[in-house]
Amino acid sequence: MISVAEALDRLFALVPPPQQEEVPLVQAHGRVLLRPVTARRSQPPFAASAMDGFALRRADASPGARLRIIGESAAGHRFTGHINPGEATRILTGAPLPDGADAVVIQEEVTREGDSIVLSPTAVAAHVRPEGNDFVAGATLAAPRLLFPMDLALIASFGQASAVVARRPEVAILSTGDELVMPGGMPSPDQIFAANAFGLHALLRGAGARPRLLPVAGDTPGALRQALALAEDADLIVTIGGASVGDHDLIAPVVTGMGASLDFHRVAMRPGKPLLAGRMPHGAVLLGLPGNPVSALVCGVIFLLPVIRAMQGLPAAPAPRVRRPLARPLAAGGPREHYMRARHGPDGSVEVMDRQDSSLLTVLAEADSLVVQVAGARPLQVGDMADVVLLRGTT
Ligand SMILES: Nc1nc2c(c(=O)[nH]1)N[C@H]1C(S)=C(S)[C@@H](COP(=O)(O)OP(=O)(O)OC[C@H]3O[C@@H](n4cnc5c(N)ncnc54)[C@H](O)[C@@H]3O)O[C@H]1N2
Ligand code: MOO
Repeated sequence: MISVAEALDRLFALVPPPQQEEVPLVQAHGRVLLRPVTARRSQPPFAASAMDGFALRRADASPGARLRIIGESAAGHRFTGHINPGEATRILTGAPLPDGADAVVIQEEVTREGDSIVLSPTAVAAHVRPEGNDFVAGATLAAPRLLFPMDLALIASFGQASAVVARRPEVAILSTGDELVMPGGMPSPDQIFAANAFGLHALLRGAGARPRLLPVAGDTPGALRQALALAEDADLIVTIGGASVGDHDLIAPVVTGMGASLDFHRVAMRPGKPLLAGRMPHGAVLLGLPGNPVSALVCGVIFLLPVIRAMQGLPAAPAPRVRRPLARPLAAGGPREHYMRARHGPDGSVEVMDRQDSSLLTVLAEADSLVVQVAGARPLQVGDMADVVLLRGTT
């Protein structure tokens, strides 16, 4: 059995380089920028007023000074004349500073008298945003970069209407097992509802992929082959179940029979031991998840999400971790790296939940994190720090 870190490295090695497409900015949120974006001009493109008030020469701004108003500079409509000593213009926030002016006094600090203003004793001549204060023409936003809402505002401010991003990976999800019926369907007494694909679909969507659910395949080689044939165009095929050693666990023999090359099968982790990965003959990456619901979804967070990020050109990196104090003692680690369902308390410490069986979706849905315990770890006390993968707010 290989380690989690090695399995992840081997998966990253299967990932092909991302393909580019150009999308309008309103479609770019959550996509990975692949080509740096360049500012078409400086922002602001001129020295601009930061306040509503009066533009003047700083040398004229002595307390009680009287200045003659010779015009107005508004946002979008600059004053085209020149300000000479003893003169000022009305100026509004965002407007270009008139030639000759180098400062602004806010309107609260002047008294208007006909076509003149008189500066108050406390008037401050300032409030100018120099040309290029935010960025200068030619400034770049580097790639690769996952685009957040604030980035889109910045790219728009650069004057660019579109961005070159990674094509969304097409992911086919195949639930396998004679016991599975889709939610909403009518299970026989021996059947259960197919659950895992729905959590995985949402995880994939959140990470920028385009997932689709294939019809549930029964536990026969023919049914599996037929379902997998529907996914030949996918970049990634995720199978669920049938990965272990039981008589009906057919994924590995079926895909190798179809010409797939298996890269690994079984990982020293808990849950998730029967995980397998390889490449289908037509090029799709294959990730075979264990059927137990918690196993499938934990592998979704630990393997699938990092792979989807790498497929879009982001650096190949494991699921991010944080450090948290433990709310309860933790017994020594077993032979497999353990991803334990856990929950934050009000004091920010994490409590590993009592029931860790890999079939328990109620526990997983209550958990907000996974405490990671390496194989053979020493026991930990209350307050000791542990590695934690957050399950909420990141996907
Ligand atoms: N003798 C051994 N038995 C098992 C081993 C082992 O090493 N030796 N490993 C166990 C571990 S660990 C896991 S995890 C499971 C995984 O087995 P499979 O990947 O072959 O999964 P299935 O047998 O098909 O299903 C397991 C379990 O999960 C339910 N299931 C499957 N798919 C779904 C789905 N889409 N939605 C909801 N529930 C699903 C299925 O009904 C089973 O209850 O093997 C252990 N056995
Ligand atoms: O590894 Mo299994 O995924 O422990 O339940």
